Amino acid sequence: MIAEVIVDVAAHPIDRPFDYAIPAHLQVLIEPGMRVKVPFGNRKVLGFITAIKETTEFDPARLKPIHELMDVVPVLNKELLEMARWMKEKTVCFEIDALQVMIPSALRAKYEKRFVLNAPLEEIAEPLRIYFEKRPFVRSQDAVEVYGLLKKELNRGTIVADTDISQQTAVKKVRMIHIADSLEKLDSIEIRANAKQQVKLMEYMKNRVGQAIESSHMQKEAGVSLPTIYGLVEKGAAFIKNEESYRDPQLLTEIEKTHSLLLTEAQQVAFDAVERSLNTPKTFLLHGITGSGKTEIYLQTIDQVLKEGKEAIMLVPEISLTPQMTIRFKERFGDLVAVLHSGLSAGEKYDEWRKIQRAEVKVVVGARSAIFAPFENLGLIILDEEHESSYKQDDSPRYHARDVAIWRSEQHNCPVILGSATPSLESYARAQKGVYELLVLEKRAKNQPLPDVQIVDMREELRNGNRSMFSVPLAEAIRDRLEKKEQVVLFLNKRGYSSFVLCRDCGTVMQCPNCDISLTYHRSSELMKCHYCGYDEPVPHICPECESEHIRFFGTGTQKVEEELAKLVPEARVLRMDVDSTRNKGAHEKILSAFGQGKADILLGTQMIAKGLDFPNITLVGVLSADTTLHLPDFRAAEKTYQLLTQVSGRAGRDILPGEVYVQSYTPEHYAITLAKDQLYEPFYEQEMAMRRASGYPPYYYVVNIQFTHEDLMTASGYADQTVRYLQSQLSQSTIIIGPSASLIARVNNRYRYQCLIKYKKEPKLSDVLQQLIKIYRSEWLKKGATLSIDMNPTSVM
Ligand SMILES: Nc1ncnc2c1ncn2[C@@H]1O[C@H](COP(=O)(O)OP(=O)(O)OP(=O)(O)O)[C@@H](O)[C@H]1O
Ligand SMILES: [Zn+2]
Repeated sequence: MIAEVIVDVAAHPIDRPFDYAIPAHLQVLIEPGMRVKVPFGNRKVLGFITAIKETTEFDPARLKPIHELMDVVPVLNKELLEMARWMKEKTVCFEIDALQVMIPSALRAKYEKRFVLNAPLEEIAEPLRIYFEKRPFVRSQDAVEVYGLLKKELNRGTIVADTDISQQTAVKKVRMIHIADSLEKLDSIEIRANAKQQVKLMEYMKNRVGQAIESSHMQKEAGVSLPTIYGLVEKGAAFIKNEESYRDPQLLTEIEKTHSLLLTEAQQVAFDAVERSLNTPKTFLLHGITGSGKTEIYLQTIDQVLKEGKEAIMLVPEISLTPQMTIRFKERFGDLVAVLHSGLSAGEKYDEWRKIQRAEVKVVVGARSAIFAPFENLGLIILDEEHESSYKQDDSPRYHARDVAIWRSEQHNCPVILGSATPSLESYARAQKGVYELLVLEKRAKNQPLPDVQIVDMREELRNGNRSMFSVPLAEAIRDRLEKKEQVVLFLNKRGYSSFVLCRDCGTVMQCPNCDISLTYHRSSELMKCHYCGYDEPVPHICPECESEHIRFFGTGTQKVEEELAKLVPEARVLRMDVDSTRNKGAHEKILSAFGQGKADILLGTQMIAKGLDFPNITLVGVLSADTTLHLPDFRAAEKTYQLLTQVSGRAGRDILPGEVYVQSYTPEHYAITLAKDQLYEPFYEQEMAMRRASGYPPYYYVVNIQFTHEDLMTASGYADQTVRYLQSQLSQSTIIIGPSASLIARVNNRYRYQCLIKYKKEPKLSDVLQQLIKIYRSEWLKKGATLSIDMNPTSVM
């Protein structure tokens, strides 16, 4: 028998499975979807079995055998194996990348360099022999002191260098103490009266006859040490067994079971539509304004799916949303929920994944990659905030979770719900065309009015002599809420905008020496840092160019706002939520739950706080600067700004208390801002579609972004040039090719970046042409130090 194996080798010009012989002892065990260790060149690498067959086009006698089987149960089922081939086509990635992204990182291979015996042990020099006596290999990191000797043996050929998969088990084992199952047995054990600890433990055990208790729990509960437990084990009071266990990502909040709410009329209409199609591969776009009760619809449709004995995937955009969402799901479905997001450790993720694989849970709530949950019997897939760009992975495989969801819905004959208050233009256009079914929630669930949004013209403020980052009306509103003991959310639109250092005499801005981008000032560490390559240096006190002392910070970071806020309202309790304050595990959740419990008056944050917050006491939202996303050189700039403003505004007045929003802007007349004021999605959609049509961008055209990087500027631009010419010769007349041009950030980590853009409506040859391009790259340009990335339907083209 022969196995087709996709190997974990990055830089091979050909992307196809390799044939390996299956050794006799593995023949009954082996199945497609299992991981194997296989020889490849002088290395041993991880591979995925994609098929098992009887014949091969190669000489069967010369096939290398599979070295080792790494799974007893396949980690990928038939559906996922097929999906990998589909993803390879669709996103122009390597099949191995697609396979790897579907499994938890704990199951991906980690490699180590080692030296392996290649001759009888006696031929090895004496001091080295003891290393090889224990194991047939020596890890290079374990052999630093004998490196010289190893080198000599290597030259003699008695040992060879090798790369192998390091054996790590991701399964957590715990020590379980199984207490004897009869009281008589325990009674018969003799303990000296002065062995106080043992007496105490025996008392404890007698109250728990026949139970199995984790040793650390037992130590804590009984108040004894491990040797005491061992002592009684020796006497036969219990036995020890190491057992597999799940890590338990603790939630800070108490989970109390909740029940379905009585749906509003509009919710009911949407619910019924989905329920009718529960066994149909159909995509719904649920367009519901903020606070309209979309989540309740998710919960109830999932409940319906569970009643039919099927499973559901609930995707949410990113970790900020997950704690609150998770809690709402756990409250409804209890232990049937697994959670997968980037805030978990690799081990925790692996545990959640196994619960799914073993069908111990029925619902997964998670970020993008949860779309690969290995459920066998899917009944529903939901993407909340479907317009979010985090659903698109920005390195290979560059898949969009929405596409994967729709693909899976076809395999499982189940519906997909895309939910959003501000759908992406692509999705809304599809709903207009009838490709998706549109469901609408026009009112808030508790009938609360939408918050009253005021746009503040910051140019006017400046003319009136207000140089602070808080406009007069916003500052007044903040003071007012503090008096009323209501809560405030302040949002700093930070993308592409951060604190930099500028010399007021010569105009020098501190730049990263490796990248074409300015350095960002970090107050906590007093360092200037590059957000692209990680370079840092101390904050200068005089200008490095002209030695002037008039060098100072510009721009507005959250820390700066916090300082200003302290001047404005010194009595206010402020919580800050940004990349810096949420670096530690569980920090998001801590900040949010503190705010929810009223432990602060003001929550100040970046993009992270724009979505999902549902706290009744928030009655004021301030957007400090609406413009920063608006002026990015990207076709989605207006769309992003509209979405962001709508989302943040939606945090106010979600309960009984009415909400008010102030949006500060230097371009208050822009349609993305004026239309977000009253959440007028339709008019925004119309106007933005007209812009897209005029400029030839999605959804009117499809876009592919191709980027080259190289240490040498001319080489990078040369490859991009060649590519453009190649594309022009191959693709149809109606297709537009833009570029090559330097990327917005033209140099990162000392590598120059060039890109070109393909815009097309119909291009049947595209896939073949791009595959051909990859082949050229892999066989020629890669060796010369270039990187190539192809991004189909990019979320941005910067
Ligand atoms: N049928 C209902 N009856 C009473 N309250 C409801 C109902 N549906 C939802 N709610 C409540 O209304 C509030 C808003 O609902 P939910 O969070 O589901 O809205 P959403 O559309 O998901 O919001 P967003 O997109 O703004 O995050 C919540 O506090 C929720 O408990
Ligand atoms: Zn840099």
